[in-house]
Amino acid sequence: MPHTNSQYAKDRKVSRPGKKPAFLNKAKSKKSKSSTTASLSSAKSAAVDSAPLDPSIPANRQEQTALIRAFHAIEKKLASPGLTDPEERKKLLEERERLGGLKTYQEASVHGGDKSRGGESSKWLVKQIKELKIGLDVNKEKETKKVEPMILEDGTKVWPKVERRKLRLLDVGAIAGTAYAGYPWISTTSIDLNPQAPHVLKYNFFDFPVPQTEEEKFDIVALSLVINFEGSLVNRGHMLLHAHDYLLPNGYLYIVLPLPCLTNSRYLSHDRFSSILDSTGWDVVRKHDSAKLTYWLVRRKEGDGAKGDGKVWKREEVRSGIGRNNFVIVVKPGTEVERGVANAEQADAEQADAEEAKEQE
Ligand SMILES: C[S@@+](CC[C@H](N)C(=O)[O-])C[C@H]1O[C@@H](n2cnc3c(N)ncnc32)[C@H](O)[C@@H]1O
Repeated sequence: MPHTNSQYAKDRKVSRPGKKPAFLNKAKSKKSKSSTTASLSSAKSAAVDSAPLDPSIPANRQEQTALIRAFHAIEKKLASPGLTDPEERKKLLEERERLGGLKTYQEASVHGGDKSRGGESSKWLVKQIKELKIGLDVNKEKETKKVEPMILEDGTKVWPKVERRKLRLLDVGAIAGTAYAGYPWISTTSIDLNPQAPHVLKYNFFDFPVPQTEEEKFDIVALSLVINFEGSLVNRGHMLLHAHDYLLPNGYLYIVLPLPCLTNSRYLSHDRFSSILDSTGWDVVRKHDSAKLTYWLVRRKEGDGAKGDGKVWKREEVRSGIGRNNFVIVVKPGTEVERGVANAEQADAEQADAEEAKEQE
């Protein structure tokens, strides 16, 4: 199942023109919620025109933003338990197709990793891996083992080649699986709900087979801009718990979130996120905030805390005031993963608030 994707490094350079992702673009002027709605409805009205929109990513920044918002709105409605009318569902699916389908949305997200925002989120992780020498302990073990030469008839000694083990990384939400393509010493297994390249496996993280042996386990699980993509608030917490199953005892979880999820949420701050991580069995090793994103590298706790303390984390206000977003991670250990039951109304409001907060930054 694991594979390295270094052969895709070339494609990656070709397929990543210097475009900034719409969702990271700074708005020139402060936009009100009504203008947000206006751009959404203009994208939507374009969507219901009889002719399909060009499925390529729009060059214009405002159009990109409107497109991404329209996709978000449609996805949330489709996931709503309140959506029982088959006609309404059909209409939403048609709207999504006319906007170019999920593929177009993901292509827009793929462009999020380009040079204009300082490289993909993989860049920060790779720096930490090198500094912390992650994965090298396994190699060290091998290297200290006594290696005996084979002695040929003529007395020549032939030394066996000691293979260095590659660092094993599970990239969840990998889209086109390009993030770690430029690092041949990393063996990346890439999964996505909607893969955009043949080497990316089509899997929901929650259904991806759990490795049974140490050899199959990973050094790192990456959830870069995936937790905030998850519509179910409880599943966001489940992602933190579920990641343990794929990792070696000292394995790492890498999380990237849009910065406003922690700096401008009513329900989450850096401190509370740290506490949630601690409670779900993770020690924070490194963290960093860029202008738009927050990066966290956390390691599995040892001993009793290895899979968390079982505490429930509900929505609790950590800061008040207007102009906040509602991003939250709910943790309910021992409960089932939610399937297609996102609270669309809540998630819609949260999304709109988060978008607005991003634009105001
Ligand atoms: C915003 S993109 C992030 C892409 C990339 N990781 C990055 O950092 O730019 C989120 C991706 O996560 C995928 N995704 C969301 N939930 C997932 C899940 N439960 N299992 C697998 N992929 C998931 C989506 O399909 C989408 O392609």
